[in-house]
Amino acid sequence: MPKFAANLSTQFGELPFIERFAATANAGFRAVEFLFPYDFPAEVIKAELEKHQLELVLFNTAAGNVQAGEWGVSAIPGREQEARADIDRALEYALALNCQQVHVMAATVPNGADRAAYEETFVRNMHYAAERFAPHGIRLLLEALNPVTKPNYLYASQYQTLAMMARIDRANVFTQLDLFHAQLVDGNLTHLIREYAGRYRHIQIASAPHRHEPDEGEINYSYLFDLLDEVGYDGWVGCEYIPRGRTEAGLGWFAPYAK
Ligand SMILES: O=C(O)C(=O)[C@@H](O)CO
Ligand SMILES: [Mg+2]
Repeated sequence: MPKFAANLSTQFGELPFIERFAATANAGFRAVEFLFPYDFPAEVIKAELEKHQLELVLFNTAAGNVQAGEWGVSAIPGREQEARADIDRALEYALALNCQQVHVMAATVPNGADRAAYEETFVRNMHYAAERFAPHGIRLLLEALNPVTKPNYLYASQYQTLAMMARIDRANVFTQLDLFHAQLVDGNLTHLIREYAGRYRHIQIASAPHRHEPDEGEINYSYLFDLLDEVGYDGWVGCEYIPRGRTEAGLGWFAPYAK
């Protein structure tokens, strides 16, 4: 049976961030993920995790200037110092919060920019990150984002992140298989789950095309949850969906899996 982590950036949005930990535990989750911890001192988040006996399973490196269209700086040529400072800061939080995985945000690539230079910059920064995180046994993840939700991100297809993972070629670098993005771009989710088991070390779910609870739309999640068991996936499944209404009202699908 898959292990589900609540996503505190998309679920429980009706509450202030810090109050979402209690709501998550009350709803029966044992783990959480979220976009960024950086607005809070690590001790504040750590206290919530401990108080509610929750494990933190994933967060991201910083996004850069989101208002200007950025979504990560690790692939931007000329921003290496900032990218590496973000990587170092993510490591500090991961250690303080005992988190075993960090998603390294690549970047959006402006139209007309030199794509090869972005890729080369990303590979170099990922080598730096892999070396920094390896002694602590923390995994680094790459995630493909569909171009409707996140236009111009460095990679949109699972096959691009798998190729990038191979190019980076470090033992602690894997992909993060977000099945919502994968369905919009690649389809054939059964093939992705079966064929690439072991290369993705984190899964995220949402319905497609509307990114709501995994109980509607074109993806048959109960089939995929069984398939994840069949291929021996033992990582976490992050609930990165936007609830249709209040979060708890949409948790019927989760009832059989609650702690
Ligand atoms: O957008 C997603 O999907 C994510 O998982 C974010 O954490 C990064 O874009
Ligand atoms: Mg995702």
